[in-house]
Amino acid sequence: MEVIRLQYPNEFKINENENIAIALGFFDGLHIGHQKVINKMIEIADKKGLKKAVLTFDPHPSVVLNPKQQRTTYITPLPIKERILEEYGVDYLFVINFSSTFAKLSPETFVREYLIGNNVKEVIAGFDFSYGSLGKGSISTLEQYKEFNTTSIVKEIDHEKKISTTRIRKLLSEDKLEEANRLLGRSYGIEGIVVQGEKRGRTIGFPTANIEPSFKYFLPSLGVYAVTMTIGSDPKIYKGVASIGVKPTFHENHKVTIEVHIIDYDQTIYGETVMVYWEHFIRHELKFDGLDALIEAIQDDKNKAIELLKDK
Ligand SMILES: Cc1cc2nc3c(=O)[nH]c(=O)nc-3n(C[C@H](O)[C@H](O)[C@H](O)COP(=O)(O)O)c2cc1C
Ligand SMILES: Nc1ncnc2c1ncn2[C@@H]1O[C@H](COP(=O)(O)OP(=O)(O)OP(=O)(O)O)[C@@H](O)[C@H]1O
Repeated sequence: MEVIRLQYPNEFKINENENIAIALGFFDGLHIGHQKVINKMIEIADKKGLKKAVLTFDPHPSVVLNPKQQRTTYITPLPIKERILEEYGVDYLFVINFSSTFAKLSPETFVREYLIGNNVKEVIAGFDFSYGSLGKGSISTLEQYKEFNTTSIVKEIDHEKKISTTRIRKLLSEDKLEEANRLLGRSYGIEGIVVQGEKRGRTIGFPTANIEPSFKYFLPSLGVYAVTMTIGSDPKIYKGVASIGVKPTFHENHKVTIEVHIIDYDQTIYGETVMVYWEHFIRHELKFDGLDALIEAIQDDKNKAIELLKDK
């Protein structure tokens, strides 16, 4: 897959012999709704012999359009989005820099510069896709162009409500991890590097790998989770019990840290890149009255994680 970063004005020119089918949207999370849009693009491209493309933006449009509610964390940060789309067999990922100048473009200019100008013959987007200044462009404005066909994807719902990135973020922040995973169509994964912690874990009988996320991820709510994990390029899936928290038992104002106690594992893995898959929420983070109570709670968490992960 070729990743092509675009600006406004657009200076990129696609090879003139290549015609393109393109899926449009931000696609954070690549959830089940997004998967419908991308799979339809792939189906149409295969049928018509076109190149497969996805057009997304960076950063999230809210950074420019809604400064009070900027979205600066992601479920699938751009490098992860690239990885997943590559696995889908996408040929081109266009990433438009969402600048204030770009945000002011009329819907007509957007279509001319980035779609017609790039030999797009098939456009695929969800029913509620909007584009151009003030979001005035929509599926029905796209349908007016003769240069390409437009296919609209019907609303993918779950319990009568649209599946959306916003909804998944809300679920993750409300301890509803399993529901978020269901809407994602996979377990939420966070990639990070193992860094040095306070080294207390080992002394209390639960050594932990402290994970520094590699990108700006949206974190699930503070608490304890059953997780699975891969280490480096080793395909083995490890099981663990993880905490996302500020360690209130020991600190007043600590930054949020992620730590994983890997079950039946005793190796030093500082500096390794790991992928932590968040499988089940176990409990909220608590301030314990001393070490013994904390140790007892972590032992109980570990037992729960082993039980929850027994089929993994
Ligand atoms: C499964 C698990 C649950 C935890 N729960 C809590 C908790 O509820 N409250 C708390 O203050 N710390 C909690 N911790 C964090 C411990 O305080 C932390 O692992 C210990 O202080 C070691 O930290 P270190 O690895 O930075 O040395 C938890 C850790 C794990 C692995
Ligand atoms: N549930 C869904 N069913 C069908 N199409 C969808 C669905 N969710 C998103 N899409 C489409 O996928 C593309 C990417 O959408 P977008 O990135 O806005 O996702 P979203 O989940 O709606 O995000 P947000 O919650 O941030 O609005 C758009 O074309 C959009 O219309």
